[in-house]
Amino acid sequence: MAQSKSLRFLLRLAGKQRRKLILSCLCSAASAVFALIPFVIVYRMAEGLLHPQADVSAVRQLILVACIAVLLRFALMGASTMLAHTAAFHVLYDLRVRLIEKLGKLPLGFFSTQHSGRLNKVIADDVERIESFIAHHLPDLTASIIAPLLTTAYLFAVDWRLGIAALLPIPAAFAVQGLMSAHGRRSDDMQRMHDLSETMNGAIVEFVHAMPVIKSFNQTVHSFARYRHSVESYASLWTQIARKKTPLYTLFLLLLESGLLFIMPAGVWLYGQGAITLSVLLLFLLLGVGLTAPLRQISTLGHMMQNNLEGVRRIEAVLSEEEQSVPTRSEANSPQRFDIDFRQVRFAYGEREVLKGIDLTAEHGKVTAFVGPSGAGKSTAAQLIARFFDPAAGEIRLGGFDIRSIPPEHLMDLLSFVFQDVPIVSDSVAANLRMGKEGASESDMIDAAQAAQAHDFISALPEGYNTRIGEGGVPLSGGERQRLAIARAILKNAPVLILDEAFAFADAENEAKIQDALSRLLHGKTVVVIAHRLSTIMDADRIVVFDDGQAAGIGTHDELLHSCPLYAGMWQAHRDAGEWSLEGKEESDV
Ligand SMILES: Nc1ncnc2c1ncn2[C@@H]1O[C@H](COP(=O)(O)OP(=O)(O)OP(=O)(O)O)[C@@H](O)[C@H]1O
Repeated sequence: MAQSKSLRFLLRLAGKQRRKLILSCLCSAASAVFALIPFVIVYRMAEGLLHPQADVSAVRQLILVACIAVLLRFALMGASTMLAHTAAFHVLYDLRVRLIEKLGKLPLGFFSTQHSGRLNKVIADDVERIESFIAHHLPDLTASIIAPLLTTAYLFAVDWRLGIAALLPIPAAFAVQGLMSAHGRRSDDMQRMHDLSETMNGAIVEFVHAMPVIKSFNQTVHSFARYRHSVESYASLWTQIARKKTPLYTLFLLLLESGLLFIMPAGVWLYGQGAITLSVLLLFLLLGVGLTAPLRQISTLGHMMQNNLEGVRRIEAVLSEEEQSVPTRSEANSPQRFDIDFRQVRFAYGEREVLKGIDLTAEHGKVTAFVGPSGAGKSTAAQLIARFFDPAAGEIRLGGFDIRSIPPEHLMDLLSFVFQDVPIVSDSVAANLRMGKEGASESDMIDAAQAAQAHDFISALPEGYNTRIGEGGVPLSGGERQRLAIARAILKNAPVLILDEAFAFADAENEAKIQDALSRLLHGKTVVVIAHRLSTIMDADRIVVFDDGQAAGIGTHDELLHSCPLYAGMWQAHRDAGEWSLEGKEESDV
């Protein structure tokens, strides 16, 4: 059922290149016809030469025809391959564009929850498999069907008795093939294999990322359990599949190859009876044995097809992921003020509810801090403002508009965020900064970098702002990446700024400098800041204390010290941790 749906999808995709594909299949079929001609000519030559009055000039003509047939066969094969590849290229191009467009419409959170290996496999491997279906399997399948049909018809025309002998093993081979296909359809082996392949891809990505940890803890490769298990499970599934399939497949091959066992005795007997000539026997020995080779190819293609269709199912699954609503921009959904209101916001990752009815307001022009124990839901709440996900219930308003009614690109224009994980693209420092504001002038860029305390380290890089960073470029420390992200956010100058642990890597001196610069630059903006070091947010206009997905307290630092036991406890712990001693003078002034 799922397979026939995937097959329809695949044919719909291929259907857009119908003309080229039909032509490719026709060329492939014609090439199968020309492949038969040399055999017919060998038969005719044998007939001619074995005749008492052999006509050698006629044989010469036959040789010429055979040469032309071979040339035409390969020319047609080439044309078929070229047409099929061109069609496949267009189909793949369309599919890749559709996938990329689709990914662009999915919530940003989709990419964090997805197994990194899954998307990688779908976009790279599964799409690539469609190429082999269109470019190779379709034309090959045509030739594999036409060739035995044509050969059988010809052999029957020459001698129907030997024709039957040549075909004897085929029904039995087909019965075994049917058993194999039925087993393949019933079992979920292909699905399991793709699942394991995704897990393995994901584990490899994770393994590479975790390499520094593995090395620093002196762990061997084998200690990375997820990677090892996924590779082992994949290998073991393959072994299981091979074990299950090998006996039937061997029987299938045996039956296919057994044509000679029937042709030889029947042929020799008929020849002995004078019922056939030597050239007919020769023809059957040449063609009858090869008759079954295309059938083996059909069986291999059938197996590949099952594998491909499972990949197609996964492509379809990505294409049918639920998209976020995308309203078009109008006066009616362009906020002029930038207060953020959470109204009874609920959100769950799968079954697990992590925001349980949050009500809060981050006022325009004020700094609102989210604090609370690890896992309380602070980052999730901040990410919902940028529509990484949409709430399961309740709404988030920006300047009075439900953020779902604001076009995503406009919402992104209004927000700047610096999250814990700083994405860096493989390009120059300047290009990374200008992602904040396309076409920003050099002096604006340098001002932003200076405010974020990033200018000095950028200037010290081998080519300054033109130094390549990211994959394959100069490596940056965690603190440097974060300062770059802060500079990018400053350059963007959006009315709403969300900082999630943006100073986690900064030392006390740099943090104070960045905060000082930000407090000047952020005047009049709505700022949401998440920080574990309470000393960094104690001056916030409003502090929201998160506890297990709920707002356990809202107020200023002083108010919360009296009204929220959780906050008072956190503050006490923060002071006890001794971190406050760095800021001791300021804090004692509060
Ligand atoms: N992408 C995700 N998929 C599934 N669960 C997630 C995801 N992100 C976070 N969680 C879970 O949701 C809960 C809330 O996480 P969140 O990051 O919002 O908390 P937090 O208060 O910001 O924590 P921290 O201070 O440690 O960053 C946690 O239990 C976390 O494990």
